[in-house]
Amino acid sequence: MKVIETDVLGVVVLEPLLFGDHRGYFFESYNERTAGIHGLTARFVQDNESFSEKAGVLRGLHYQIGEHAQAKLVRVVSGSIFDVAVDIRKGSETFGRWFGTVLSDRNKRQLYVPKGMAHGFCTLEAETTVLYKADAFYHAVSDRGIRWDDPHLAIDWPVDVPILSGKDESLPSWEDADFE
Ligand SMILES: Cc1cn([C@H]2C[C@H](O)[C@@H](COP(=O)(O)OP(=O)(O)O[C@H]3O[C@@H](C)C(=O)[C@@H](O)[C@H]3O)O2)c(=O)[nH]c1=O
Repeated sequence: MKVIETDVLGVVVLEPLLFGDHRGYFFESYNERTAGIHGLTARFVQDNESFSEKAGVLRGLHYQIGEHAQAKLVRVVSGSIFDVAVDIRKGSETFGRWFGTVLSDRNKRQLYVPKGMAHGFCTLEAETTVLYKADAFYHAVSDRGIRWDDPHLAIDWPVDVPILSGKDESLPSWEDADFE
C-alpha cells in the first residue's frame, strides 16, 4: 500500500497494491496491521454504502461532534467522486484548510479522513457507489454540517449546480458552524 501525504494534517491518500492476473484482480481493501504501520490507528465499527444515480450529486459537508466524531476511510466501487476533507480541529495548524481528490473504481484510491474533519463528496459519474468505514457509530443528535459552497472554504468543486439533499441545502456557513 502506498500512502500519500496531503497538505491537511492527518489526511492521506491510500493506494492499495493490486494483484492482477488472467482472471481479474485482487487487493486488500483494508488491513488494520498495514494501516497501523502507517500510523492510521482507527478501529472501524461501521461500514456504509451510498449510491448516487446521477453525476453532480453532492453530499456534505458532514461531521459528528464531541465523542461521536468519526474517522472515515472512503473508496469507490463503481463510478467516481471528488472527495473532500476539511480540517475543523480548532488549534490545528491546518484548521480551515480543505483537501480534495478523485476516487474512482479505476484508480482504487482511498481517502483516510481522521476525526475532526468535515467530509463531503460529489459524484463525477452517474451510478456511483461509495463505500466508507467509520470508527464511531452514527449518532443523529451529534450530526452537523457546513454549507458545501461556503465562500470562506472556497472548495473548488467540479460542479456548479449540484443535486443536494434538503438537509444539505440548509446547512450553516463556516462562520455559524457548530464545532463543539
Ligand atoms: C450517515 C448515516 C445516515 N443514516 C440515515 C439517516 C438518514 O435517514 C439517511 C440518509 O442520511 P444522510 O442524508 O445524512 O446521508 P448522506 O448525505 O449520504 O450522509 C453521509 O455523507 C457523507 C459525505 C459522509 O461523510 C457520511 O458520514 C454521511 O454524513 O440515513 C443512518 O442510519 N446511518 C448513518 O451512518
